[in-house]
This record gives sequence, structure tokens and C-alpha cells, in this order.
Amino acid sequence: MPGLFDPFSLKNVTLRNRIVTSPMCQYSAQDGVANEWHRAHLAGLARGGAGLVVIEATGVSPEGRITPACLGLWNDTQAEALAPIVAEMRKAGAVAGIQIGHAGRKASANLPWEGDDHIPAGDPSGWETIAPSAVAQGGGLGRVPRAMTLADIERVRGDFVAAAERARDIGIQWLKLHFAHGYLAQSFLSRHANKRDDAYGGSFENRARFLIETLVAVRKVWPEDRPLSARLGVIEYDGQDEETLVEAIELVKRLKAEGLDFIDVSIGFSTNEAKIPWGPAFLAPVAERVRRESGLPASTSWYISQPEQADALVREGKVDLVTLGRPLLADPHWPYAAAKALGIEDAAWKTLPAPYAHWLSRYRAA
Ligand SMILES: C=C(C(=O)O)c1ccccc1
Repeated sequence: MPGLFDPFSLKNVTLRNRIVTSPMCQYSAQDGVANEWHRAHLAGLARGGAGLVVIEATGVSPEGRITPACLGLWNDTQAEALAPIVAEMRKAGAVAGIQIGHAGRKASANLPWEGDDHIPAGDPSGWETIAPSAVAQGGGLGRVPRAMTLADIERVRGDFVAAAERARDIGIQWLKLHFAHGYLAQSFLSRHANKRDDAYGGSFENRARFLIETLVAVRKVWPEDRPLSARLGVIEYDGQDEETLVEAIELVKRLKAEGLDFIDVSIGFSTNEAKIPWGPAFLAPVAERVRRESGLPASTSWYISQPEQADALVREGKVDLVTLGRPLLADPHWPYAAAKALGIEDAAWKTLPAPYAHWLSRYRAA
């Protein structure tokens, strides 16, 4: 079985290893436009050796951002700012990905280090939030969203398509749809958030409709030879886990039938009452089941930080790729350190660009 530092090919891309950067929001943009922070951050991750570098949750519309400082991909100015960054990521040897999404009822929030709560109604820096139903997330995100009309649903689906087209045209190689973490798409699937009684609510088929329709629409514009993936919350840890998992796996099978190439398994975060069993690679067994039962290649994340742990998840066939967030913020060169720890030959040249690898492999003790 392959290990963490074996390549992974899907459609027309080959990742140099099984390490994926989690799309960690930087909350550093203005008007959704990428700047020097994003360039240095993303180039640094790519130069650090990860196989796939995924740009953070990028809003498909202004109201689709989590905070006013999130990236967007709803206009050409935003696309033009990202294009050179994508080129730099690819030049550093990483496959360049992006996660596009709509924050739904969790949108219009203050930065996490400035409250992590809804911007007060009436504050000009905020905006009206929309969601499947007029049901708030609760806690600091207590603002009640406006229930989406069918016209809203159609518009937002179109926003996903337009953002996918812009991502395609700036050289993104791997597109990830944000269907997780209690944001809009997850909200449609979630019984906690979706109380609709029309074609988009009630039964599983109806609650899955927005996600499937969005995938189908994006698939039509996303090049067949580039991977199309989704990050999906498959479990809520709300006491209904088996029921939620069975539905989520059925949804993944239907998304696969409509052209989804890869699934990134995560948590629903649709309810503040969740009792999440935080612990080393705690989601891996869930990801293994989704991968096995759906037949799609898969990744997972959360509390994965040690080289041997990440390598074992791949070698044991639990996942195909391992998504790392905080370990890569702490050390963007984690792939190099992991390669050394796992005894990979030529670790520097396998993970780092020549100007680094040259020095790291020279003048070494015999
Ligand atoms: C900002 C997040 C995202 O983009 O998914 C997020 C939210 C909740 C947990 C982890 C990540």
C-alpha cells in the first residue's frame, strides 16, 4: 500500500505526495481581493512541500463570505489578483486548489479574533444573511437569516458556477465545493437548519437537492480532466450519528454518479450542541467508511499532526490523502520534517525547492 510520500494521480493531476493543506481562512482580504498576505501564505505552503495546496474558503458572492475579510471569486478583479498566486503555487511544485463556498447563516461575522460572532444588524460592515430556513445557528451566531426563495437558490447556484469558471480560467487545478461546517450547503442537508416544506426540505432527497444541483451545475463548466471535489460534513456528533452518516454516504454516492471525483470528509458543525470526540485522527474511521461505501477516493482532517500517524492512515487504506491545517501553519515545511522522520530518501529534494534542497542536502555528515 502507498505511503504518505507516494504520488497520487487523479484525472490529469499528480500530487507529489499525500499531504493536503486545509483551506484555512486567513481573514486578510479587502473586498474579497487577495493581497501580499495571501501570496506569501500560499507560496510558503507550496514551497513547504505539500502535494495539494487549497486556497481558503472563498465566497461565491459578497454575502457568501464568512467575514468581510474573506476572499471572494465573484468578480474579475478578485480573479486577476489570485492568478499570479496560483501560478506561484504551481511553480513551487504543488497542485493548486481552491475551496469555494457560501457561508449561509454563519455569514456576516466578525473576525475570529475580534468576536467570532455576527456583526450587529445595522452595522454597515455586515449584511443580511440567507439560509434554507429562518433558523439561526445560535450562540454568537444568533442572527436569524432570511429564508431563501427559489430565486435565491437559483442565484446562489449560479454564483457557484461563475466562481468555478473564474477558478478554471486562472489555472486552478483542483476545485473543492464547501459543503461542510454548517455553511449554506451543509445547512440544506442538515435537519437542524433546514425546516423547509418545499422541494428543498423535509425528505433526504429534498435536503440533498441543493448540493446535488450545485454539483451538477459546476460539473458542466469544470473541465472533465481536472478533479472536482467536495468537503462534506458527514457527521454532527449530535446523537443521530448513524442516521446522519447513512444519509451522507448516500449523498456521496449520488454526487459520485453526477461527476464528483473526490470527497473530503469533515464535520457538519450545524449545531452548537455537538459533542465532538476530539482526539488523535478521530474522524479517520468515519472517513474510511465513507471511502469504502461510496467507492470515492477520500481525505480527512482534524487532529492529525504526526508523520507516522499520517503515513499509517494512507498505508492502512483509511484515506488517500491527509488534510493538515494547524501543523502546516506552525511549520509550512512539515512535509520535509515528516519525510525525514519517515526515512524518505532525498527528503529535501522530494519536498523543497532547489534553493532550499541544495543547502539541506549538502555538507551533511557522511
Ligand atoms: C473557517 C472554516 C472553514 O472555512 O471551513 C471553519 C469553520 C469551522 C471549523 C473549521 C473551519
